[in-house]
Amino acid sequence: MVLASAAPGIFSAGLDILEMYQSTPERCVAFWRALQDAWLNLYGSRLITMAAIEGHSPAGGCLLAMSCDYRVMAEGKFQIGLNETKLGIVAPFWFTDVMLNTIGHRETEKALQLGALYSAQQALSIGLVDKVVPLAEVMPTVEGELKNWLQIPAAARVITKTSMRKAVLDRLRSQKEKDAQFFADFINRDSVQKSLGMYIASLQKKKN
Ligand SMILES: CCCCC/C=C\CCCC/C=C/C(=O)SCCNC(=O)CCNC(=O)[C@H](O)C(C)(C)COP(=O)(O)OP(=O)(O)OC[C@H]1O[C@@H](n2cnc3c(N)ncnc32)[C@H](O)[C@@H]1OP(=O)(O)O
Repeated sequence: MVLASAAPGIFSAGLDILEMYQSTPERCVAFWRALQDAWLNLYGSRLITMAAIEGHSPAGGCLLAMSCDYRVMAEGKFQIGLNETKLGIVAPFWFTDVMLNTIGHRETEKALQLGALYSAQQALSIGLVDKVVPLAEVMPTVEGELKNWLQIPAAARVITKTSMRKAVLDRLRSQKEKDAQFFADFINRDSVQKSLGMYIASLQKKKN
């Protein structure tokens, strides 16, 4: 399975910030449950999963990419990373766990505290992506890599993937409702809503 985007220049802009702003607790819980289930399915997928990152990939977009087995990113102006702290929010533990599994403890600690967004070359240097190529070569590179992975006996690959990812998946599975409730409570704090409001305004201002 290849994750790619139809939006030029944006692999994924992350979670819909407007869903987290001035929403109701019930809607926030439903929103979070949908995200949890999508991620559990992706990270726990038995399929070979590859990200064709042909544009920006902040926050939830970075989570999607990191949750794949292999990442190819376009060189140039695009950025990738978990930038939550810059929005005044905090990357949930399962976002953090996936990043830890991808780039290790030291790089994750720096990346998360700073809310760092990396260029493709920087992402390559810390192991956040596996390959950087010109934009037009992203999809052909992914397809070529996929052919390599498809040559591995499927049962052996799936058992290996499942065992490598089980602890992280089980950690969320065991506390889904608590995590959803925590998200709804956290996101509706006055200080967090204020930060999100300012961030949304800054996105709109950038456009004008
Ligand atoms: C203690 C533990 C606590 C646990 C739980 C607590 C907290 C929860 C944490 C939740 C985790 C959050 C994850 C996320 O994914 S948050 C979203 C982060 N995303 C971003 O920061 C990206 C913001 N967008 C951009 O930087 C840029 O839009 C861009 C993706 C680089 C693309 O730039 P460009 O091509 O120049 O497009 P525009 O900026 O003009 O954007 C076009 C329109 O799209 C709107 N937009 C963009 N991103 C989002 C988004 N994520 N959500 C909603 N809307 C978005 C943008 O405002 C423009 O709208 P307009 O056309 O109506 O003006």
